[in-house]
Amino acid sequence: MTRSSLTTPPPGAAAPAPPPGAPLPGAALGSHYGHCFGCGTEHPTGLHLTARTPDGATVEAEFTVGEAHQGAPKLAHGGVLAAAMDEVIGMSVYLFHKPYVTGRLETDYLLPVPVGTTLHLRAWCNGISGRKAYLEAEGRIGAPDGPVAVRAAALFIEVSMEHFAEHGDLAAIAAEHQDFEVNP
Ligand SMILES: CCCCCCCCCCCCCCCC(=O)SCCNC(=O)CCNC(=O)[C@H](O)C(C)(C)COP(=O)(O)OP(=O)(O)OC[C@H]1O[C@@H](n2cnc3c(N)ncnc32)[C@H](O)[C@@H]1OP(=O)(O)O
Repeated sequence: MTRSSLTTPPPGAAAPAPPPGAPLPGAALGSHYGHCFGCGTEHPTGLHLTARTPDGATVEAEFTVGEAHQGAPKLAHGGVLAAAMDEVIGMSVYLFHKPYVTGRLETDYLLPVPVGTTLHLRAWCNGISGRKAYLEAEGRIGAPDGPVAVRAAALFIEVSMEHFAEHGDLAAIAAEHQDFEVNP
């Protein structure tokens, strides 16, 4: 992965152990919001990612490129592929049970991805330092060990729940997340 210093964890930054109550290895993660473009089941043209964690620390998901996701004819749009990376990375940091948002997302495109392709996505955390989480993801064509089409490195920033209340609609998210501690 070609990455900048901004998405490279500083020396000593390590991924924390999953907190108590984190999804157990093998658990399905579900959608965090029905209208989310990445994972929402109610979004008409979204990515409809279905995700699970094999080990409580990383996330695996599949995304099948549809007609609504084209850039060039019959090929996935690069921005849509970046959105898939953003989403699966967001799910992996959400395993730590704290709210984070994307600060920076860097993407390498290695292969074109035709419509109809199922991309096998995987994301993991390389380290956390203060409010900053350093994360990585890859998308492989056709199978979990297929050729790598996309790689991404990201910096996510921990925010308070006020971030969603001030700028968005916290109640709408919270209604789907009764398990999430809004005032920890
Ligand atoms: C009920 C429960 C629901 C919970 C929720 C569920 C979610 C379940 C999973 C969701 C999965 C979604 C997957 C998609 C995730 C998105 O798409 S999130 C949407 C896209 N992102 C955004 O909208 C973020 C917009 N940006 C912002 O709001 C603000 O810039 C930020 C990122 C919060 C930072 O602002 P701030 O809090 O004032 O912090 P600030 O002091 O500026 O920065 C803190 C540190 O980060 C660094 N930093 C900040 N931005 C950057 C940057 N772009 N590049 C490099 N460094 C940066 C700063 O330099 C600073 O470093 P230090 O000085 O500490 O060394």
